[in-house]
Amino acid sequence: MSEQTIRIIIAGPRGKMGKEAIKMVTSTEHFSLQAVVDTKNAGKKLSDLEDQPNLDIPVYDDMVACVSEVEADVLIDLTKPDSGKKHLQIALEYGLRPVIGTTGFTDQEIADYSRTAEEKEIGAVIAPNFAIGAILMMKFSQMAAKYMPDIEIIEQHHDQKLDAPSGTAMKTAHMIKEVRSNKRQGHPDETEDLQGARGGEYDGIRIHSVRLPGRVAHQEVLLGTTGQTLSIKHDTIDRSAFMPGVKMAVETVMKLDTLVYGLENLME
Ligand SMILES: NC(=O)c1ccc[n+]([C@@H]2O[C@H](COP(=O)([O-])OP(=O)(O)OC[C@H]3O[C@@H](n4cnc5c(N)ncnc54)[C@H](O)[C@@H]3O)[C@@H](O)[C@H]2O)c1
Ligand SMILES: O=C(O)C1=N[C@H](C(=O)O)CCC1
Repeated sequence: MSEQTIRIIIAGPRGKMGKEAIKMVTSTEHFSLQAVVDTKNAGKKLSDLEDQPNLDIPVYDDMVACVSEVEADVLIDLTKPDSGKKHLQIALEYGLRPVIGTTGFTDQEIADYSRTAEEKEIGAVIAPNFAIGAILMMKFSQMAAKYMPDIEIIEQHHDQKLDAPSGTAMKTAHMIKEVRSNKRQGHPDETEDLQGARGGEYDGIRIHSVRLPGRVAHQEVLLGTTGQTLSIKHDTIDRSAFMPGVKMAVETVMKLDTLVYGLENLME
């Protein structure tokens, strides 16, 4: 029996991730790209945009107009923090299942959107990182944190990234918080003579964000205890690494009736 076709809208088609997602969706047999939502180019076709396949797919510059006119099952959002939140809300209101790769969500926002998805009994995924290696890095860090609770996270990204810390660093800290009691790290009398020198603090964990041209997405979790340290590190060197995770999230969101935060919750 052939798989049911999943009809998809992508927001952010001219972006680094949006371009990869268009390639993945249009080359997946049971996915159908129905429309894209951009910040401009309304009324044009996907084929009118630079570096895009020669496809007669409509371009919108307004999410409400798009979801009102186009029949779709899933919205993939790869835009920027403020738009990602707006698009997630619109998708839930209009009965589309959102798969949100856009980062920059606070704990409170995730809790609020989860409640909305639950009330509406609609599947949704917020995935701060779609790369399988990154998910494993987070899971391994969570395992290790139980035994080595002194932890610092160093994440590195390209210098066009808008949000800090990264969604992955925050997700890692959330996962560690599940297994580790709040712990103040470092010397009780330590001072910060240069503001920010000790990084951001979440539940006692220090998070340091590096932004440099030439980087893609990287994270190292450092755990220390008497006489030893453990480093758990992941490097993304090409954005194609994210696409199997996006594909899996699109397929799985069709079977959900609530919001799932993090791809690790969809993996067996
Ligand atoms: N979850 C993951 O695995 C993962 C991986 C990489 C990037 N990201 C996140 O995905 C987002 C996009 O990353 P990127 O590297 O592609 O960024 P990018 O800057 O290359 O692309 C973002 C695109 O979104 C467009 N955009 C902005 N506002 C929009 C709106 N309101 N409607 C439609 N389009 C809009 C911009 O014009 C741009 O083309 C970021 O939040 C980033 O942190 C997540
Ligand atoms: O390029 C980005 O921006 C990325 N953001 C994610 C994050 O904030 O964790 C994941 C990897 C790439």
